[in-house]
Amino acid sequence: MEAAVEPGNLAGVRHIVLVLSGKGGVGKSTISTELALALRHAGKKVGILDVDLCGPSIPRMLRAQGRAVHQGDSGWVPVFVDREQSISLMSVGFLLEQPDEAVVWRGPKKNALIKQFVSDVAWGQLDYLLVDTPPGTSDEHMAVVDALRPHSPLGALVVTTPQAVSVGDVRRELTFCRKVGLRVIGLVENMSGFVCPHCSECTNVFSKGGGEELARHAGVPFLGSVPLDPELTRSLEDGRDFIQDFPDSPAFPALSSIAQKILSETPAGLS
Ligand SMILES: Nc1ncnc2c1ncn2[C@@H]1O[C@H](COP(=O)(O)OP(=O)(O)OP(=O)(O)O)[C@@H](O)[C@H]1O
Ligand code: SF4
Repeated sequence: MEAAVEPGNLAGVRHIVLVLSGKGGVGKSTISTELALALRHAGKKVGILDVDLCGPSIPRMLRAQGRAVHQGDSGWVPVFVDREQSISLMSVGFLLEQPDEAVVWRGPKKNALIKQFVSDVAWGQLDYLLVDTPPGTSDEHMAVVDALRPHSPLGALVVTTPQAVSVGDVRRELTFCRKVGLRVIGLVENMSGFVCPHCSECTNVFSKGGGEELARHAGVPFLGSVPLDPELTRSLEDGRDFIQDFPDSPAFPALSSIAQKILSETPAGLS
């Protein structure tokens, strides 16, 4: 097991939430981004650490692509994505020359970068630090968990889709959490049904409800189902604030309710 880093720059962080998924493309970065926005609208200060070295997409989703991070006196200074400076972001994407480039470093170099990300970013005071991890359960996940473990309370949010439940990816993710002693704050089922924009009828493109049943079976809280929502896709592509701009869209109530449940599962914020 790798040596843990000193608390230093994480000392002012109240809660750390690792966002995990069994496989890519299930909406982990989407959920991280929307939760950050929802928590911000609930008056919280939020940081996002994007260690998805395979495809760092959060800078694009928050319209922060191309922004520069620089070294301050106490470490890397994250990018503030809003005028009020309520959301700060550190992403491996800021260090790549081309925004769509994938990091192809081998294990030890990746793990060293992750450790540096955890120890060297000057987050200041935060209610929540959301950590967007790569898909699956790899050495990189162990590096993140080992580096963050001294900074409790640390918990995991597991994102899945109805199909992933049936192929067992999410079960492996829950087993990983159990093995490394990570508290599961809850499970979210994403892309769960399509709400027709004309008649609001919900069509379950894939089977629905598996996530909830799995959560019950695994003894972890089920936080909610987020439907496939074209307005959410568009808002992410344009880097807009979905929570502020689309309160009538199908995914809004689910995302707001998940944020509320996270707030009640992790009390004692800064504000
Ligand atoms: N509920 C949803 N409704 C509509 N579009 C969605 C929804 N969730 C995610 N998407 C879209 O699906 C795509 C994949 O989402 P995202 O990048 O968040 O997945 P991911 O799990 O982080 O992938 P990876 O781990 O491979 O980076 C994105 O284009 C996003 O806009
Ligand atoms: S759900 Fe109803 S309104 Fe929507 S496309 Fe189908 S038939 Fe038309």
